[in-house]
Amino acid sequence: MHGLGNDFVVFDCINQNVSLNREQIRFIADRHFGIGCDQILLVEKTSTGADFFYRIFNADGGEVEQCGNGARCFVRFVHDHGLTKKNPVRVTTLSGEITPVLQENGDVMVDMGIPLFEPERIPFVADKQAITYLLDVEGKTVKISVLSMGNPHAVRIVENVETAPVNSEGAFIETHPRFPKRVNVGYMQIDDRHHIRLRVFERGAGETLACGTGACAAVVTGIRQNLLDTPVSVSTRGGKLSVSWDGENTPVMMTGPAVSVFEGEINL
Ligand SMILES: N[C@@H](CCC[C@H](N)C(=O)O)C(=O)O
Repeated sequence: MHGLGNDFVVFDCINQNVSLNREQIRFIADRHFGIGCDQILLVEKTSTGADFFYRIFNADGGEVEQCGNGARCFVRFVHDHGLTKKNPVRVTTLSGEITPVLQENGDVMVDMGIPLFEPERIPFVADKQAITYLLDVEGKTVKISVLSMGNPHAVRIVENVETAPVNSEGAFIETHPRFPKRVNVGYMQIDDRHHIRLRVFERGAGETLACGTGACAAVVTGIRQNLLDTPVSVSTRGGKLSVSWDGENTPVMMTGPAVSVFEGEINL
């Protein structure tokens, strides 16, 4: 499946027993020797009171807390496979519960929860909470915003997203010692108060064609700095998402497509 080209291998772990080790995850995600994807999603039962639990693994094998494009694909998957007729669907991830809604036009709207800014909750090493921080990156200082959308994000505003150092600097920031759990790194170009362009170097996957939580993090960053107004259209290399946020202590709403490409079996 994919959400704007951010691609997933999704497993039904309700009708079959699936347990994958790190090596198998990396093999499935390998674009040359396996199937190829940015993330692997496992759709499971839950006893938390939600309808499902879904687990998210990056291509490098690491399990992570949240995935925006994955959340949209998840709801399409459970509907297309007859696993539920409910709409909205309550689903728990490692970062808590979210509620994707399948819309009549096929797009999915997801309440992605309330963004967190306290450095220790991201986690990010800082003396005190601020709107922006200065980070030492390979001998220069860059200005970033940091926040959690369930998973950690750093967002940098750039003049031109096409020439931004996404793969070089992004890889460096991903493993910067001030991010103890590593970080997803977004580069945002602001076109006007309702339009941005975004590229994201994802933790554990490298640059992807789109990142849903990255889009939410960028929009929140722009609104907090009074550079954007809700709703915001986010153009990624894989297509467009719509993100809205009404400010502190309110949830971020993200709307976009979710597409199934093919189904199959793999011998592990
Ligand atoms: N592609 C995702 C985010 C997947 C997880 C991320 N790489 C992380 O490590 O937190 C999205 O659409 O949000």
